[in-house]
This record gives sequence, structure tokens and C-alpha cells, in this order.
Amino acid sequence: MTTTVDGVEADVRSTKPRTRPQTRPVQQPSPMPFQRYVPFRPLDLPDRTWPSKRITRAPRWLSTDLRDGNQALIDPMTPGRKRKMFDLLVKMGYKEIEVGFPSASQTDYDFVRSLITDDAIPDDVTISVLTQARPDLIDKTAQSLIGARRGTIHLYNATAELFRRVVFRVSEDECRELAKQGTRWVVDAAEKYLGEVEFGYEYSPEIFTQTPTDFAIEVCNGVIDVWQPDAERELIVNLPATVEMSTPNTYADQIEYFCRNVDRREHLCVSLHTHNDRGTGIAATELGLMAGADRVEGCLFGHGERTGNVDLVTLGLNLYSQGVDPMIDFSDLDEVRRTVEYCTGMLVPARQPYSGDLVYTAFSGSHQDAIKKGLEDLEAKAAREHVAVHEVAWQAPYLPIDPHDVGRTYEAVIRVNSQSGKGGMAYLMKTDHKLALPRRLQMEFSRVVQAHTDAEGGEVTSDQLWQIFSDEYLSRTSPLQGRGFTSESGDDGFRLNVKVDYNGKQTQLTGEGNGPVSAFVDALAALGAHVRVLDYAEHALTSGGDAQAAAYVECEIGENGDSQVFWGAGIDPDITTASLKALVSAVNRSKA
Ligand SMILES: CC(=O)SCCNC(=O)CCNC(=O)[C@H](O)C(C)(C)COP(=O)(O)OP(=O)(O)OC[C@H]1O[C@@H](n2cnc3c(N)ncnc32)[C@H](O)[C@@H]1OP(=O)(O)O
Ligand SMILES: CC(C)C(=O)C(=O)O
Repeated sequence: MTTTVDGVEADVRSTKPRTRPQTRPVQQPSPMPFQRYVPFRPLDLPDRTWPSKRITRAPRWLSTDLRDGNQALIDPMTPGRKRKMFDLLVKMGYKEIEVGFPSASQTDYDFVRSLITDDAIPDDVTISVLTQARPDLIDKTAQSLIGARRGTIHLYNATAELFRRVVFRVSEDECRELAKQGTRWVVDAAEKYLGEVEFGYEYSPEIFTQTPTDFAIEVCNGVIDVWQPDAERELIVNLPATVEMSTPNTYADQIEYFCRNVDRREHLCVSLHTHNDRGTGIAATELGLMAGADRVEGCLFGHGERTGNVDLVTLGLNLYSQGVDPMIDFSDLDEVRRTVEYCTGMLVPARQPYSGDLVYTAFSGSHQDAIKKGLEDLEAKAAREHVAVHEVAWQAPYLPIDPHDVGRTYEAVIRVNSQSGKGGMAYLMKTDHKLALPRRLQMEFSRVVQAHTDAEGGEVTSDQLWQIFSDEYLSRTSPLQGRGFTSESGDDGFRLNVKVDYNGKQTQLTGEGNGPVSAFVDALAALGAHVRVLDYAEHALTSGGDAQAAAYVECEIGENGDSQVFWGAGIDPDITTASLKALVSAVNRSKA
């Protein structure tokens, strides 16, 4: 037998479909010169232990928004914006903040000075400043910290073979010596200028990821020899994935190996500083923490060189979603986002984890349905436990955290477009417009909305959804319009006298039944309308003096095998009027 589907003639004889054997599709070689790229050679660490570790507490955080973040902006922050960013970081709870590269520019230098002279740095916050391993730059860097309660000088030099050969043109010995010499210059400068400052030191073998790990350890051991860390003299050793080179597990192996083999591990704070070149900066950082690191450097929303530094917001909220306190306040994430957008002049993308516009939003029908059921389940649980819904243990389909916890509202959770099903629309009609549509009416209304989205495209806002519902179910007055009724009820049933306009003509109808709906159905027979009520539901919409009620009626309309099912809806302060309006609505829809 043949049939036509969308203009295509198809043979629909009932034969078994031909199934596909398990094969790999034949993919075509790309035209790109991939052979130019040399695969990363990972460290061999077969007895790694990090894969079975868990992160059970927040690391020490350092925000480098004002340094790595700022140095990568098209328009670096003005002093005013830097200050706003600094104040935000302090308010959120960051205790270590890298505030600039004071030897690079007068602006950076002046900013550090202004924080100190304005007394803008709380007692428990340590600022840090970055410098190359050059004596003049270190001298200027140390001067920038004079008068601070606490300060860290952060020194770096590149240790990777490519950088030694191409950028610095130095041997391994000279590279190791530069790190040691730089440390001595820092000690000297600190002694010269920073007698009153609680002073700390951080060293970074830049491009740690691209450096043979044994050589990175050798360089750091040289720095350790000079600095002599002990219980009273901390050294922060920061191991940057300056460029992300490979899968995140390779970084974790490097960190575990480093921690096992570096000298005086117990007096070091091992710090991670990841970039996101391969898009796995978050994963690399988390695995690096499992591998034994103590501290994390990054930027809010992943600002920073190229693809950015690791995103501190995502890292913090990933911890939060596992029941671990990030020790940072993300409870007004929109405010954090607005401030960062203002300071950086860059927008946070709509799909940025936790903070993007769309991350707590479901458009597709099955997601909306599951979320709606999940939220209802939480409400029921809260009622059973006699607590507020925001106090019950969070478990909701598709939503890793409760949007409410980061200051987002549920209203934005469900949004409607052509991919949406009945669940989403029902959710919005209930939460925004207080209409609890019966399930089969939800299905019917969903088809009405789909017809709208197919025709118009785009998203349907909650207000538009109400308009569509109102046009379809509440506002039709043709061919039938009610003009008032009187009723009597007694032992022998319910009697209704109703005035209507039908096709523009006023008519008086009378009907009898066991209630207003059946009496009106009876009355409508006089107009030739054959109506059979299949289902009926009603509920209060509001309470108080101006209370409104909603009624919904499902009717089979027509006769002699030519009937169809229509829902009608009515809203009125009087529930009987609401139910009669619902019948009028169904009849008018059947004639449309
Ligand atoms: C991975 C990072 O994010 S590192 C931080 C990057 N941030 C910045 O660079 C801040 C802004 N920088 C600047 O304003 C300037 O680069 C300054 C002021 C620091 C230095 O300026 P200049 O002296 O003009 O040098 P320039 O900008 O060309 O830097 C390259 C020179 O620094 C040397 N250099 C680079 N890094 C280091 C280092 N960590 N230690 C010592 N020397 C270094 C290079 O070898 C090169 O030297 P060469 O000129 O002898 O070949
Ligand atoms: C200076 C260091 C820590 C750095 O920014 C990097 O290597 O990315």
C-alpha cells in the first residue's frame, strides 16, 4: 500500500524494517594540516592516587581579576572600576587578591598605592603584586607595598624549553639561577622597604604544564633553598597551566608528582593557576586539587588571557553543589555579574555555568515537565516536613542547584518556545496566572500555543501566553454570548432561565438538570447545539473580597458521528457564572 506524507509517496506495506549493522560511519579527512601538531607527552605516573580522592573543603582562593584578568581586557579597567572590582572581591569573601603588576605602569602602581593609602584593604585580606625576575622591576614592586598591613610579592620566570630557547635564550642552569637570583632580589627589596609589612612570597615557574616536571621541581627547589620556608615562613609555589596543553588528568599527574617530590612540601602552599585553552580549565583545577594542591588562582567568570583563567564562580558553585561550603558568598550572583560586566566591559555569556541568563531555563517540553514535577515534589516534601521549600534537601531534575540560593527566581526557570510542551505552559499558567489547567486542557492548550509559535517563531512570554489563553478560551463572544441568568433549585433538580445572544439575536432559553452545567446543556439543545459534558473542574483563583473562580469544562460537541471534543474555560467571581462561561467558551470554540 502507498501513502503520501508531506508530498512524498511512501510504500507502507508492513515489512520488517531493515536494521543497520554496527558500523563506523565513513568520515572524511579534514582539509586542515593536523600533522603540524605534536601530541603532548604526558608524565608517566602509573601509581597515581588522585583519581580516588574527593574534594571535601574549599581551597585557599586568590582572585587575579585585577592582574591576569585586567591585563587581558580590550580596555583595561580604569582606577574607579578597579576599585569597584576590589570592593566586590572583598565583599564576596576573597582573602587573597592579586591587585596588579605595579612595575608595568604608573596606573597599576598608583592603584596599589591608593588601596593602601585609602585604607581600603581589610585586616584579613592580603594583596599580592606580580613582577618579572628583574631587579629594577622588583625594587619598584616592593615600593608599591610600603605601608600595607600584609602583602605578597609574586615572582615568575618561564621554565619551559620553548621559552628558554626562543624567548629568554638561556640554558637550564641559567633559568634555575634566574629563579634563585630573582628570589634573592625579592628578599633584598623586602628588607629594604617592607620592614613593617607582614610579607609573603610566591614563586611561579611559568608554563609549568609545558616544563618537564623534574626540571620544574629542580627550579622550585632552588627557590626553596633561597627562601628557606618553614612553619613561620610560608612559600607559595604556584604551578601555572599558563597554556593548557592536554587533557586535565595530565595536569593532575604533574601536580601529584610535584607534591610527592618537591623539598619541604609541608611548608609550601601548592597553588594552581589554570587557563582554559582547551576548555577544560575547571576540570584541570578540580583534578589538581584532588592531586594535592592547596590553593587556586582564577578570575570571576573566567576572565583572563586568551580563553581566560579558570572561572572562580564555577569552581566555587561546583563545590557548593556537592554540599561543600565554598567560603565565598555567591548569594546575589546577578549583582556580582552586573558589577563584573561593568568593570570589565564584557558580557557574561548566556550559557556561562551558574550565572548565564539561560542556565536555569528550560524550553524543551520534557525538561519543563520534569522540572515542574520536581518543584512540586519539593513543595510536597516541604509541607510534610513543615519547613520552607528553600530548606529541604535539593533534588530537582535538570537543575544542579536551587536558583533561589544564588538569588535567581523560579519565574525564569521555564520559558516557552516551539520546543515546549504542556508542562511548561501549565507551569507558567499556574505560577504566573493562578490557573490550574486540567491535564487534558493542558494538552489542548499546548497545541494552540504550538500553532502560535510555529506561525510566529521565537519565544512566548508569560504575558503573551496569558493573551493566547484569553483569546482562545475567555474572549470569544460569537456565535454565543451569555446575557444573564436566573435559577431555581429544588428537590426535583435545577432549573435555569438564561438570556443569550445567538448569531446576534437575543434569545431566552430554559433548561433543567441536576446542576447549572447540565441545565445549560439542556437549554442549549434549543439552539441545535448538541453538547455532552465529559469532564468538569473548578477552583478558586484568589481569596478575599474580590475572589475569582475558574471553571473548565470538556465537551463533546456535535452528533451523528460528527462530534469533536473541545475544552472551554470561564473566570468569574461567581462560580456558577464561571461554569456557564466555560460552556459558552467550548461552544464558541467548536464553531470557530
Ligand atoms: C603569563 C603572564 O601572564 S605573565 C604577566 C604578563 N604581564 C605583563 O607583562 C604586564 C605588562 N608588562 C609590561 O608592561 C612590560 O612587559 C614590562 C614593564 C614588565 C617589561 O617591559 P620591557 O622591559 O619593555 O620588556 P618587554 O615588555 O618587551 O618584555 C620582554 C622582555 O622581558 C623578559 N622577560 C619576560 N618575562 C620575564 C621574567 N619573568 N623575568 C625576567 N625577564 C622576563 C623577556 O625575556 C624580554 O627580554 P628581552 O627584551 O631582553 O628579550
Ligand atoms: C604569572 C603566571 C602565574 C601566569 O599568569 C601564568 O603563568 O599564566
